[in-house]
Amino acid sequence: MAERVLSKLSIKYSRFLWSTLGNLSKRASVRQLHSKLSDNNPYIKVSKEVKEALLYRQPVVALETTIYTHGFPYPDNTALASRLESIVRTNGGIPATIGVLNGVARVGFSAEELIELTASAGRPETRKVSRRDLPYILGLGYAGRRLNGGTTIAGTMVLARLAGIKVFATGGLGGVHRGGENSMDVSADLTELGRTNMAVIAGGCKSFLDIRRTLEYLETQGVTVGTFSDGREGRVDFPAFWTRDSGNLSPLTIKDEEEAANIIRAQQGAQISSGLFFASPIPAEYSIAKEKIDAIIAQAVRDAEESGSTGSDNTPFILNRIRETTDGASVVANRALVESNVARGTKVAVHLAKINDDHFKNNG
Ligand SMILES: O=c1[nH]cc([C@@H]2O[C@H](COP(=O)(O)O)[C@@H](O)[C@H]2O)c(=O)[nH]1
Repeated sequence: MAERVLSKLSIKYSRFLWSTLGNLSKRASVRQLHSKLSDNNPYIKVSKEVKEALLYRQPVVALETTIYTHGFPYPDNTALASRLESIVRTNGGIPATIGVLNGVARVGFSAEELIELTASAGRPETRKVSRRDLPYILGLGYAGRRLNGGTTIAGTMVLARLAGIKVFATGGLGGVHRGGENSMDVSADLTELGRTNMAVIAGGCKSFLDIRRTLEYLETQGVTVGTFSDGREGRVDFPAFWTRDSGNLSPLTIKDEEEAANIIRAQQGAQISSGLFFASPIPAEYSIAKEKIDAIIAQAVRDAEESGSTGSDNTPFILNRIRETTDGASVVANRALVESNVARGTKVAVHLAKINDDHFKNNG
């Protein structure tokens, strides 16, 4: 009898010991990750809240900032930035807004810092920062020329990965521009998804891009692409931001947030280093009819061509034209979509944290 009790106790004790050791080693690895970045790194600052959330395996959701510096005007962008952070919190996550403030990359902003960044939107010295722009803006910052920058999906992914964040929610993905087969104007978002292990949840991409070629390019890059079915039967379209139907079938259909989290977990468990993209269609009540938005976009694309706007200026130019033509209706839909993506992305992150926790408890 005493033996049995002792043996039970020893099993319990060793489980406890292993799980404690496991937790400590996990924390140590996150600490190690941060030690490269935080105190000693003059280029990237991770906020205390985000660091602690990662340490305790809480569901952290990355948020980008090009949407504020080059998408929405001030002060609407400030309101949106704070609203998106509170949507993450009310859905059980910790927001990690990512961008460049005064020449230093930030993972996690305070409310005051967020106001400072969003208030600088539209100024020429406030940059749109993709992967290629990071060394430039951070190098100048270190040397004393302290610019602000809104990070694109690609730029945000680079910084989020360094901090150890796995889930990122935003509005719309960059893509292959129309005529991209000649101009080679392909967003660095797509190559970033090919090389960075992170799940991005967004509303697909706007149809002023070439969606068919964008999906081809993502396939070449080895990116897992799925679209939430939202109760629809069979295969669904990859969404075109303002409208649920793009005329292009999504490579995969995802049932719900839990299924998405299981796919992310498998990606991590199998150590596959490329990214995942989960498209979340615009809520039906905000969806603009495909024909209507197609005509508006066609005109905006013609205007962009005439004005000679290319490269990284192309997306902001077209978005601005669409806003003018729709009398702001596109902005209302845009906001509703981003909010719904962020809520959904947080639910994915919450499921992922739970799956990871269960896995950790069972396997140490
Ligand atoms: O519907 C949108 N698409 C894209 C963007 C932003 O533009 C970037 C892509 O720009 P480019 O095509 O220059 O890579 C995206 O990562 C995102 O930050 C946006 O604000 N809204």
